[in-house]
Amino acid sequence: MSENEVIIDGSVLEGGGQILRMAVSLSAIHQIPIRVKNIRAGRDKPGLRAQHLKGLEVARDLSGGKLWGCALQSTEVVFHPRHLLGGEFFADTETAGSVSLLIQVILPCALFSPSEVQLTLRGGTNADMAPQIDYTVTVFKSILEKFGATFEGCIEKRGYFPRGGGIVRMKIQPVPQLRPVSLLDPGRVTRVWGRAFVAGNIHVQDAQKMAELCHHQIKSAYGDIKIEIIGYKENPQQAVGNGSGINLFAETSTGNIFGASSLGKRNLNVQEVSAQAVTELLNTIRSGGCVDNHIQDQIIILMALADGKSAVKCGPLTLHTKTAIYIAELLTKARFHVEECPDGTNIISCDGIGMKAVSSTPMDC
Ligand SMILES: Nc1ncnc2c1ncn2[C@@H]1O[C@H](COP(=O)(O)OP(=O)(O)OP(=O)(O)O)[C@@H](O)[C@H]1O
Repeated sequence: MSENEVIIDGSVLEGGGQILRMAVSLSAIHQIPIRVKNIRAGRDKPGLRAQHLKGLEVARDLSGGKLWGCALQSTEVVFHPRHLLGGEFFADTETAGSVSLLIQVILPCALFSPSEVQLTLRGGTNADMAPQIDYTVTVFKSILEKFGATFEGCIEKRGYFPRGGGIVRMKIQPVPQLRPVSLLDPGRVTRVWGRAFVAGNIHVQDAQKMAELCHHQIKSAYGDIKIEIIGYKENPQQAVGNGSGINLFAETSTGNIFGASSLGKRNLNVQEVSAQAVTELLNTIRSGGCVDNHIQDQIIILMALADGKSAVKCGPLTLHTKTAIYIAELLTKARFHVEECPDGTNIISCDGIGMKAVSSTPMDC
């Protein structure tokens, strides 16, 4: 064991893969050697799954680093990063392991690389317990842009449980620094849009029905706003396997974008799938925050790295968010503060560390 390795306990709080992803990203950005123990101890099947393993391998390559213990089901890994690099990287989860979760570990590193990072990622694009790729390229991208960064993302093929096989290409331009954000005014909802999809052997009528149901339920709640929800079948050339689901988005008068989604499952009918997505969206809007429950944890790393004080109003803190704050404070000097407001919202604020991109790759010693 290296003397300066930081030990991270993967069983704390949420005890999921997010601890590993965030730890690895921050380790690569700060060149801190880490040892992550008890990986995903809070999950039914602990240890590394395909998505975690492939994400780690790209982080290793992107940081010219070394990795030990990186095997399926492994509960302990050691990661010694070196210098961040630009260039082309590829990962294939070979399952429905989520492409969006690969992006979660790679993108923060790429923002601080010395040159553009191009990614080709294969796996599940619309997988359970993870952001659907539509969410990543809409909600996450819009938040990232508030921090002054962006990416180009192209969904070439969709992939679903269990086969995966989706393909997403991305280009990420590094930024000199991330700027802090102040998201304190939720505004009022001005428009809702979304897509209900089916692929493979599922009939297009199911998608149309889900779109109609979502439209109707949102119209009952917010009659006077623009609502545009389409139901469609994915082109067979651009989708592997069978899948169905919904992605809904709402935009507010202050430029906040919320996402909500659901996926079709064998024991759920179209009414239930639609109701899940609509309920999630309406609950988010009613929570009075400027971000939805999922972006809440995904912006913590950006707040920690930004140059100055960020403040974000949100609903009740999720366990994922508490976990993200714990890891950010463990591996950076950023400090978070959560203020509970009388209306039930919370304001998360953070003095970010002002991380700077590497201007060029240092010479090897
Ligand atoms: N429906 C969703 N929409 C957007 N983001 C989501 C959604 N579901 C989960 N996420 C995000 O995906 C991430 C999942 O983190 P988690 O630690 O649970 O993953 P994991 O441990 O790798 O997976 P597992 O649950 O198999 O252990 C979190 O950032 C969470 O906010």
